[in-house]
Amino acid sequence: MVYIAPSLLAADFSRLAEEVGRIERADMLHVDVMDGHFVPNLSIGPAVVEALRKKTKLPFDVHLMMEEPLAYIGVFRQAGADIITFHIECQDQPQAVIAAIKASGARAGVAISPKTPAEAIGPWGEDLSQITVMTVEPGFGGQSMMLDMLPKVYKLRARFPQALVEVDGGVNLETAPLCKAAGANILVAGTSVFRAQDPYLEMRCLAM
Ligand SMILES: O=C(CO)[C@H](O)[C@H](O)COP(=O)(O)O
Repeated sequence: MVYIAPSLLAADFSRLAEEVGRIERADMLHVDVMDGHFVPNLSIGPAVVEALRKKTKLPFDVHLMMEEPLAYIGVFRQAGADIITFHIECQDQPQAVIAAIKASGARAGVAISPKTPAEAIGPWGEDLSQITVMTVEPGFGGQSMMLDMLPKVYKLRARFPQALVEVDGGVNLETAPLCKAAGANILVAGTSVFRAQDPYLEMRCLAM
């Protein structure tokens, strides 16, 4: 069983509610939050999450690409986040962030950028619901998947069987089977789903 998480980053921002309606049959909505520091881009804030929360029942998988995730956990949870993921690269105290996410009532995830080895996730990884393996350099949608990240997926799946392993970046009909073979449980797909003529068909084919 694999879950499909369309990434809002690839949606038409001038009509977000309608775009979310097109992917209503997905398993969750992936929301990329970028701070212009951790990544060289700015994207979506809590006001957008709150507005979309009123338009859909899809679980919100909020990916914080930011240097200060602790400061924003409460605000994104209140806006409607169900899963909150932070980046291991900007945290000396990942346990504290995980505890804060759990205390907020959300499920906790960690994301790991391409240059960071799987081993950066210590024994505290056992407290995670989700691990996001970045298969592109974070910051922009529409990039090609770095296939050499797939062994990381395999390794993390084996090491943390309680967590769902998510792949993020460059997922399409060609790369999805490879991700699934490596053990991925969640496929984040922005461009391939939102730019498809029929997003529902695209999601079904990605999941097959
Ligand atoms: O996290 C991201 C970029 O940092 C995006 O979620 C990711 O790139 C998905 O977009 P696409 O499917 O277009 O590659």
